[in-house]
Amino acid sequence: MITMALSKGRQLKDFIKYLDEKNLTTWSTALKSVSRELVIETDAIRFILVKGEDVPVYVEEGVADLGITGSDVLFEQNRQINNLMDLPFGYCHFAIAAKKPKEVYPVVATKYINFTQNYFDSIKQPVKIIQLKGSVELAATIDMADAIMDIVQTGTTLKENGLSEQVQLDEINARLISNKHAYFAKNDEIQTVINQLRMG
Ligand SMILES: Nc1ncnc2c1ncn2[C@@H]1O[C@H](COP(=O)(O)OP(=O)(O)OP(=O)(O)O)[C@@H](O)[C@H]1O
Ligand SMILES: O=P(O)(O)OC[C@H]1O[C@H](OP(=O)(O)OP(=O)(O)O)[C@H](O)[C@@H]1O
Repeated sequence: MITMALSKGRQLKDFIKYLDEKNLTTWSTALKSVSRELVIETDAIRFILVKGEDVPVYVEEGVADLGITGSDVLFEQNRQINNLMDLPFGYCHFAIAAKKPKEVYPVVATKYINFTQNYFDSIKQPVKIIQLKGSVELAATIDMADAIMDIVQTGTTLKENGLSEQVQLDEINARLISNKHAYFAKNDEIQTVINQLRMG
């Protein structure tokens, strides 16, 4: 039996849609029936439902053999896991956004403090980072920060809050990851899951 960690939010909906497209209906039906339970047992996979940014934690610890999370989370955390496969959903990108373009952005609000620090180090600009957990746009809208570092998909959230993209950075999409030890110890089962996810 394989244990796979999934995030509970928008990525779960995208994953269910993907499973339906691949006719993997045993798994999609089981996931569609979820209300508040956090463990869902199916024929070959036990799914556990966690917060997106916690998916790599469960996988690195080895209580989940596999996991699906956004590459933004992997950029931020630098975990000891295997990155196995790109999945064709969860497309968005990192961006710096502000009310207006400026020469420098000395104060930046973000959920992604490591990614942001690495970026400003790479361009050799000092930065004060304010860490937030969500609604990051607000920080620039009400001038707590000069800019935000966040993920952008349609750009609607930026537009509706009077911000625009100033610097477009790395592309993001969903990834299948595995525990390093499980990748060898359960390689046959993991390859079977990968093949099913690829071909349906
Ligand atoms: N606007 C967006 N468009 C596309 N993908 C996004 C967007 N916002 C976030 N994502 C991707 O989805 C991931 C978050 O997935 P999800 O919403 O399932 O996580 P969660 O933390 O479990 O959710 P919740 O916050 O609702 O509990 C992010 O890490 C990113 O890769
Ligand atoms: O470009 P858009 O299509 O508007 O999407 C981008 C928004 O989506 C994410 O927020 P999320 O919905 O996860 O809410 P959050 O503010 O709680 O992080 C992200 O942090 C942006 O706010």
